[in-house]
Amino acid sequence: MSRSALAILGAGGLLACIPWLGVPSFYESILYLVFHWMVLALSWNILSGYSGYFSFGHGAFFGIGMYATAVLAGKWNWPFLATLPFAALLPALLGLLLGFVVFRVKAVRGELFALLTLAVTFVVATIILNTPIDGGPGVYLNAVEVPKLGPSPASSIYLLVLAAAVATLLVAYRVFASRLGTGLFAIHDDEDVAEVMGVPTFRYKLLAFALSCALAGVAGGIHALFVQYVTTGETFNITVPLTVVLMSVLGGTRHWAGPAIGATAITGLLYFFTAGDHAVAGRAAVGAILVLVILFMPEGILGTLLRRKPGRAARGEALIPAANAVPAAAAAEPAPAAPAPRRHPIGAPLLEVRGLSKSFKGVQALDRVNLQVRQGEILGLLGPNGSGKSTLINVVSGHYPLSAGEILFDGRDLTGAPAHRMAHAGIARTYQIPRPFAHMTVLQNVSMVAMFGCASLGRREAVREAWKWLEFTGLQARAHALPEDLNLHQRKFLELARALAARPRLVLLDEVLSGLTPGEIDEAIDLIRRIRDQGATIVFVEHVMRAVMALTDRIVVLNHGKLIAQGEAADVMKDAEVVNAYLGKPAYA
Ligand SMILES: Nc1ncnc2c1ncn2[C@@H]1O[C@H](COP(=O)(O)OP(=O)(O)OP(=O)(O)O)[C@@H](O)[C@H]1O
Repeated sequence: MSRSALAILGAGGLLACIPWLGVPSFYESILYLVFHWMVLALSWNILSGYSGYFSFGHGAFFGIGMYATAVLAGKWNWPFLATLPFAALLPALLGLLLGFVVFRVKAVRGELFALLTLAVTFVVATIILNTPIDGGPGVYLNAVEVPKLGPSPASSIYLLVLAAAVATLLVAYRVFASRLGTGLFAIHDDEDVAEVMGVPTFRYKLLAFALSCALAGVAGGIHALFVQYVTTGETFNITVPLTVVLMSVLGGTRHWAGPAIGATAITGLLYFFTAGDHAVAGRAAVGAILVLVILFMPEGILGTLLRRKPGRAARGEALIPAANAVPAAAAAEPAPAAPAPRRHPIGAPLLEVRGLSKSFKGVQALDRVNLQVRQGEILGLLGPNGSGKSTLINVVSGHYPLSAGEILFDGRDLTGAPAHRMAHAGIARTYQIPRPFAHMTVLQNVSMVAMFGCASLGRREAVREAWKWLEFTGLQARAHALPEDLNLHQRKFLELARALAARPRLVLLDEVLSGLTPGEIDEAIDLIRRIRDQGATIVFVEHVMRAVMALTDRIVVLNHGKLIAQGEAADVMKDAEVVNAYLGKPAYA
């Protein structure tokens, strides 16, 4: 068991002793509120903080949990503890249903998702209010027997919420430190790229949403017992979503413990500033403090503290915890094979596209392209601007769905497969304009691809693999930098390192040389040659002719989305149609 999990359990054990220490029950009530908000904020953060899908519907899921317990225990006389599984299950099912529809639609990201989840809260409230679930007068729970966990009913409810807080902290930590957490953080930074790098984004978002809703429902179930009287007006108002967002942002959404710190701080502040005779002034003071903290600590309290701390956490390394353990081991590992005098024989077709078409609202970017890429070859993909080269890479890597045609990879039909399946099958790519995950370090960017790509490595192994490719691309000194601190050359090489760390069978390189200086181009040509010499199959989109001539085995030329020529470079360059459409004058004749 990890140190964090032990610390959570240890703290939970100590706090569980409070009811037997003779502390006035008033303090138990305050602690109840701290842990109640902790469960809500932590559960919200699992989807919204980690993946960036800000939900304003947490009140709905919390409220469904509340009403599940209120109806089952208050109206139907079920024992309280028997209601809790339903308080978790019902909101989780609603979350799954909602996610199943919404997470498929690209347009519903960002603020639209927030508004949609807020709307769900009002729909749920209206249904509950106008059906026998509530019907108007609210539901009483004063006859419900409180399970005897502590010396008094109040202390038993305190112990219940403490158990829920400990469980939620453990879940938040486990998700954070798992593949699921890494995938969610990648979704947060760039969902489309995450999918192309092998993250099953739809499944991960659904899982995170269901977990988040279930935990909110448990908090609702316990809260119904605490308040003893449940009404729709008190339950489904904007307070819950606003408070949990504020708590999580204040504590720090990019760390599993951030929302717990935010919940403790805000509940504590509200109590100390509003308990006396000047409640209104106190609330204003709390508001002012929150505004100041958020202005000066945009990463939240925990995010700011960790960044100030030298070492691993400061570099955000907590996202991939094993990372720091590895440099020494990686240094001991041999770098990928040095340039060998080529070559692996060119083999059978690895990729075959048949009749591939892609249109964008009237623009025919690809028009019935037929193409084969053979095992071990470098295929140059050429053509004038706008001829469809990047679109071909985008379609073959699953970044865009195709409009018509077939994609066969190593004999498997991948037509219409989601991008993460393309990645698992062994297709990796770079982006013409680098698209690194902005909040991950260079090392994390590369190791997450080793985890999710074709290699599908475990966390430690993935970090070792990442060091290997950082060394290969000369980026090891920048391993702990954020992508924004790299120059274009380094960002392009980061794209390469990422693609290679997937251990792909086919690498699609989209203009890796564009924007580089002549010296950097020479370096990149050498690098690609070394990749080829290891037996990789490469499709290489490039305008830099000396690189095309130096590296490619065959070339294919596109024009207006159509394949107009293919063959050995020297022959194709003399083709009249290619000269006319692309070169303007014969080249390399
Ligand atoms: N997402 C998109 N939406 C609409 N049109 C697009 C989109 N992506 C590409 N296109 C259009 O498809 C055609 C092919 O574009 P593509 O980027 O594939 O060309 P390219 O050969 O890679 O060009 P370049 O060498 O300039 O990168 C262009 O007309 C382009 O405007």
